[in-house]
Amino acid sequence: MAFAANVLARSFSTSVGRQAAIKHVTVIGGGLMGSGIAQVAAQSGHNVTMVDVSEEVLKKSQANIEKSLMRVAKKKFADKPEEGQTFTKEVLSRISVNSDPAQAAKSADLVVEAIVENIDIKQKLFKTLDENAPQHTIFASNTSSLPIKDIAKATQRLDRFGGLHFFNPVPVMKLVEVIRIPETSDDTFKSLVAFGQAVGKTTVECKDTPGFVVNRLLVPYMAEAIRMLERGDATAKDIDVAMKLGAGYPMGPFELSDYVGLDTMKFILDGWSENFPDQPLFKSSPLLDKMVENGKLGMKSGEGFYTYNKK
Ligand SMILES: CCCCCCCCCCCCCC(=O)CC(=O)SCCNC(=O)CCNC(=O)[C@H](O)C(C)(C)COP(=O)(O)OP(=O)(O)OC[C@H]1O[C@@H](n2cnc3c(N)ncnc32)[C@H](O)[C@@H]1OP(=O)(O)O
Ligand SMILES: NC(=O)C1=CN([C@@H]2O[C@H](COP(=O)(O)OP(=O)(O)OC[C@H]3O[C@@H](n4cnc5c(N)ncnc54)[C@H](O)[C@@H]3O)[C@@H](O)[C@H]2O)C=CC1
Repeated sequence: MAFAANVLARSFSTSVGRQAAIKHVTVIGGGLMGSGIAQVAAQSGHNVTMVDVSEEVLKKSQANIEKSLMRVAKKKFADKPEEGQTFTKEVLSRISVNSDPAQAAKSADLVVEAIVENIDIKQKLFKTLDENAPQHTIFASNTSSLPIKDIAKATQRLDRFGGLHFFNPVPVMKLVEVIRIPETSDDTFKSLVAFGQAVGKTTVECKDTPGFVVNRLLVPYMAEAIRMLERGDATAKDIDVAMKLGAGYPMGPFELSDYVGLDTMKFILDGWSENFPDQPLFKSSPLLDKMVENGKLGMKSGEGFYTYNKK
């Protein structure tokens, strides 16, 4: 038995031997996804720097992380509330905030980018990160829909670049898609998979194809939902009820849109309409455009397809 355990331990250390140990994670973008990624990384013992251009966002995100940790602690330490409080404090103490990506990159073993879904802004950020991060630092993007290769080309480290696509809400959703481009080294890929597993997620390997796995199927479904609404086939409420009760989905497409953020949805749909110019399903949506123009961004702004109490 002891022999078998030793062999297992040795073969594990051999298989991960040349991978960089990821201890310090810098998460760029402190919004919906970045704050969730920062939380699960800190929860699993990593030191985390969370970066955003907006100090206000950073403050709000720290408060949201604390609330989310309290929900986790309530379950994890149901009978021991003091231990739950200690857990929350300890996790929070591992997260520091910064508004300067260049400075925050200097101490990172892994940078996970979760900023707005815009290729020019992402490329500009990665160029700066590449100029400032140590040689060994691995870069990953959490993009929903942009090709990883287009983001990576702003850097000189294609072998240390990949995609880590988390799902919203990050503390709850159990999947991470790990995306490799042809240049991603095996060591980098293994490090990204190991990181996904270390933060408690199941990982699946994806090629750098539009939408990877989940969004390749989810985007057409969501796009068809908005076309149904635009055609007046059914109300948003009825479509949501139908998909929840008829297909067993936890949220209907319009509840999910409000949850994801309508600005992010618009970025994704507009990107797909450029990628698939002959596909009418992905043409930009006048309804979505109007809602975003009017600041109706879903839960984060207090109004989208539904209205919410602003916290
Ligand atoms: C129509 C527009 C068309 C435009 C076209 C463009 C299309 C583009 C689409 C692509 C979008 C791409 C986004 C992306 O890249 C990928 C994604 O992330 S897709 C989103 C995936 N997520 C989902 O599908 C979420 C589905 N919803 C759910 O699973 C549940 O509703 C949810 C867990 C969110 C809430 O559950 P609910 O039961 O309703 O509420 P509770 O409050 O009771 O929570 C349940 C359970 O979970 C715990 N919990 C919830 N949130 C958190 C949190 N933030 N932190 C910690 N814990 C949390 C809560 O405590 C409960 O735990 P219990 O143990 O059950 O008490
Ligand atoms: N919302 C969702 O459900 C999901 C989104 N994604 C992807 O994750 C990324 C982030 O999405 P969200 O968190 O929803 O967006 P968000 O809008 O909540 O947060 C984005 C944050 O990035 C910040 N930011 C913008 N430019 C920056 C820069 N140059 N440097 C530092 N911070 C900057 C903004 O201030 C904002 O706080 C996008 O690529 C999106 O496609 C992936 C999975 C799910």
